[in-house]
Amino acid sequence: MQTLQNDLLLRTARGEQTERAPVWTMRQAGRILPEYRALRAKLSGFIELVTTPHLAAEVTIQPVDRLGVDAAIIFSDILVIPEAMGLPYEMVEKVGPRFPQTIKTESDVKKMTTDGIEEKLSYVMEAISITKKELNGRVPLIGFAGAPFTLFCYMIEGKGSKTFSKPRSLLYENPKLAHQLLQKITDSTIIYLKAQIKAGADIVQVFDSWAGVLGLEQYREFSLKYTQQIVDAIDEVPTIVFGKDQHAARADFGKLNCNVVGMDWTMPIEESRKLIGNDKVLQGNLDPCVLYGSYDLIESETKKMLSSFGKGKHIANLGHGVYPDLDFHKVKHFIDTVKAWKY
Ligand SMILES: Cc1c2[nH]c(c1CCC(=O)O)Cc1[nH]c(c(CCC(=O)O)c1C)Cc1[nH]c(c(CCC(=O)O)c1C)Cc1[nH]c(c(C)c1CCC(=O)O)C2
Repeated sequence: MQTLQNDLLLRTARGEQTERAPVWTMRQAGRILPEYRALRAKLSGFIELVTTPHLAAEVTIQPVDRLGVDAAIIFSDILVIPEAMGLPYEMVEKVGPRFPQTIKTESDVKKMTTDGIEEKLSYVMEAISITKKELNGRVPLIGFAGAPFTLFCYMIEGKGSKTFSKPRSLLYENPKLAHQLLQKITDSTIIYLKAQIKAGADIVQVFDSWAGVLGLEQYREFSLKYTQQIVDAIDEVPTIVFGKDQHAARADFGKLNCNVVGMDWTMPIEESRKLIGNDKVLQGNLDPCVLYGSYDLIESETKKMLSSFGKGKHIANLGHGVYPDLDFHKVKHFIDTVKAWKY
């Protein structure tokens, strides 16, 4: 195994006391960097970039060079799992993901397969191996997957939505079918994350981006139960669980078998620490909109956040991904502020 020159993220994630909070930003690869846009413009689309390992590796490393983050996150998408299970996606320019077919019936769920996941997603594992080689130990590499419930939302709705009424209706109309699909997604995700780890991922994050559309009871039954299976299955590397907008389940996140709990900016820091408990490392949670403000504002809000979390058991991040129209200089200012902060 390669030794890392900067293993701050991994030490912090394991709960060790470190010299400062590590910092990275969700969705740091792609979106904001001019060199990403230049490369992207030469290609047929997003999917070509995701499925071409040396290009995915190049884009993964760009924010390490340009922003000085303490970790890289592999350039891919959460939707590669539905595709490998038999439900292909498209990425519509300026609109987002679309599934030409969606899951409606029992026979649709039957058609979803957990076979050959590792082979079908070998392009991701290859991108991870190339990235690890090219990073040459500069920073750790984060692997990731969507939480089963978030993928379930896309597979049934077929696209992004404010309400996700189709997947949420199915939870009431046919909970048994919902559970069958969620279990298949979970099984595929465990295989996939283990393959990412084998290929070189040093830590993995589970993104439950649509966690907030469910009430607590349903969240426990249709999401947490499956995320729990995933984190229980992974003991090779530290794990991060990010359930966006899911305030009611914060105490539950504290009991999950993961190392790190992600927080969005709507979750008050002191209150969340009390609910989640002292065992977990917390990740987050600056409002990405702070980065539209002045350099002074970015600095003062970042310092306020750091002092609220306090020293130790904190990975600095935004409360969600960087927005595409943010100026990367300002994102860098956030990162520089974290790196210079003295407790
Ligand atoms: C919900 C979700 C998706 N994908 C992802 C999530 C969970 C995180 C979150 O909540 O933001 C995760 C994701 N998607 C992408 C990454 C790459 C690594 C990173 O920098 O974090 C990661 C971690 C690349 C991408 N995924 C996508 C792009 C933009 C595509 C392009 O360049 O045209 C990138 C860089 C496309 C995508 N993919 C998805 C959407 C809704 C969209 C369209 C809008 C957008 O997010 O830009 C689904």
